[in-house]
Amino acid sequence: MFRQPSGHVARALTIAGSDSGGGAGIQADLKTIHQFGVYALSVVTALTAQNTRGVQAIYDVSPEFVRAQLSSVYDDIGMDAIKTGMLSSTSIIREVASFLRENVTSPVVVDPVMVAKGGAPLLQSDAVEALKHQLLPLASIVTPNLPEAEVICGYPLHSWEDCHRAARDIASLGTNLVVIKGGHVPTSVTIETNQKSSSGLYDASAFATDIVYQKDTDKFTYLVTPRVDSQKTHGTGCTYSAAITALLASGASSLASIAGAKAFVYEAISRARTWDVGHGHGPTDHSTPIPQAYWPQVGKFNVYQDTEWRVV
Ligand SMILES: Nc1ncnc2c1ncn2[C@@H]1O[C@H](COP(=O)(O)OP(=O)(O)O)[C@@H](O)[C@H]1O
Ligand SMILES: Cc1ncc(COP(=O)(O)O)c(N)n1
Repeated sequence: MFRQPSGHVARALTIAGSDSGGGAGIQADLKTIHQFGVYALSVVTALTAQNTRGVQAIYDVSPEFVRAQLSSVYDDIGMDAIKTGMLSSTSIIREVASFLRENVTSPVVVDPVMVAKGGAPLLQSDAVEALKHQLLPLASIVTPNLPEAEVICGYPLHSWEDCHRAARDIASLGTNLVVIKGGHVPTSVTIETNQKSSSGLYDASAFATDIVYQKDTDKFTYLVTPRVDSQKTHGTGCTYSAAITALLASGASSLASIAGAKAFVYEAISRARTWDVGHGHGPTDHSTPIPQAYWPQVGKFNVYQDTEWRVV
């Protein structure tokens, strides 16, 4: 287990829903955090009967029992970083937010989970306001995918410029760092950039590009890997935010944590191409090794800072 400079074992808490299929939610988070050598704690907000084909049923845990779990882990064990995933309802968000506000000083990564890959809603539609105004102000890092960013902002994202505007708008709700994830590419767009090959053109559909916005510096950083041609992407967002949280708990900086997590999720998707778990959208491979280079430095992919990109 990874130890903090102070000598104690690094601890990360996930507050999320259970995925019986083991590829997303609490199960993905525990596997990922453990893989990073960090001690993993969990507070379950909802049970889903789920597999790689879809979500068959959802059963919410009561807000009181969510608080009881939070108190149990906080009072005895404590945590160096926290992530939230599926929170399901306004009342659970309120309970989690009030607990974090009253007790917690560790960094909080909010993955604003709304819809499963197969289309099942994982957040009730009337809970979006509570997410925006109660939880996001407590977040250090928020990691929406494109559809989630659209719901939070209330307008569609068609271009790079739209994503920049959305990142600034989401940051204005309270958090310093916004990561707009690039798993869902809206259209096949071509990007012109001064960072690319001789032609200067960059085919965005061939890459999975995450846009990181830092409010305190008003800077954008782009994390770019090749896009893996695979349907086995169930739980990618959960795995990504759990990896960020594990790295934060180990003492890495926010940007190094996001970059290390990006490298990990890319490898986890790549390795899963050759396995056969389930008959639908299979999970990623959480047993992906963590090369030393992932932490605390950036691994084998491209990071572009302060780059002018334009859709052409
Ligand atoms: N096919 C893919 N190839 C490479 N990276 C991917 C692919 N799909 C998703 N990712 C990456 O996985 C992470 C999670 O993104 P995304 O799938 O958009 O989240 P979510 O699961 O919340 O919808 C991001 O870093 C994204 O760039
Ligand atoms: C319990 C739970 N939490 C989150 C997700 C999102 O997963 P995905 O990354 O596939 O969108 C999920 N399918 N189930």
